[in-house]
Amino acid sequence: MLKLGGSVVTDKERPETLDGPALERSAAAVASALAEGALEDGLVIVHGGGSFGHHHASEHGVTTTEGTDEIGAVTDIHGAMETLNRFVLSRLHEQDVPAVPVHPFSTAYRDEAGTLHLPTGQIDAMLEAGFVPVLYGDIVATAESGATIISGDELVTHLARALGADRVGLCSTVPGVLDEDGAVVDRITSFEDVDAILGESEATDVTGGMAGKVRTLLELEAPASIFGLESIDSFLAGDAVGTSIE
Ligand SMILES: Nc1ncnc2c1ncn2[C@@H]1O[C@H](COP(=O)(O)OP(=O)(O)OP(=O)(O)O)[C@@H](O)[C@H]1O
Ligand SMILES: C=C(C)CCOP(=O)(O)O
Repeated sequence: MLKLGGSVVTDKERPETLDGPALERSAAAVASALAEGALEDGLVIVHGGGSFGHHHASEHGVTTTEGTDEIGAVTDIHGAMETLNRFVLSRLHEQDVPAVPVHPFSTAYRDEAGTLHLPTGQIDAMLEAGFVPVLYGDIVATAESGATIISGDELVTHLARALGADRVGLCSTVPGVLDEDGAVVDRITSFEDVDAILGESEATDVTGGMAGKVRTLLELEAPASIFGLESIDSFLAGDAVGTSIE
């Protein structure tokens, strides 16, 4: 599983603005890894919302817990994420990566307890066919709340469990989780280890930023890491990179 953070693929400070060079760098790294046979068991990509999803979600006051039943909010948020997904797919196709879209708004929902339901049989079939499924943080119908945001990080955790992922990597704009001196923390085994150093995202973010990431990944059985774009080739090659969350 590879998550491309929204802060990587977009300029999170400017609404609906891609970070073209970072997106191309990410696509090239995936293409190289596929060509070198480093991903024989398959690859699932999830990308974040960046300045597409977070911008519109913030404008409409929608978060992972604050829902909406306004069709304008749903179409603005999902529409922006579909647009970003098309840009991500096109960059992957330019590198001959057989990427295919899986749209969370149409395939997932939350129940009354807020539990995410997302079938993965179609993803298994896509992987068997040699495709690279690409999902993304989105808005999903939510029992008794209209629709709420699903973060890419939550999707990664759900999919890693359902698909039995060997490894999970979250690529962001920082080289890992940083301590108070700005050094990369090698390993995190409990949230209390780093609670004090986890701040907010620098830009608009409605899904919990780095603290949300660490909390989500700690729930995983599979080995997970948070790393910067400069380490994406090493992660895809199977090397230890950035901060390991265990
Ligand atoms: N201790 C920390 N170490 C590293 N980054 C931190 C820390 N505390 C807060 N941050 C912030 O968290 C940000 C990364 O979280 P963010 O959610 O923005 O990433 P992302 O996954 O790329 O975005 P998105 O949620 O849109 O996919 C960093 O850019 C940094 O500003
Ligand atoms: C805000 C939206 C729609 C997506 C949030 O996903 P994330 O950027 O992975 O947290």
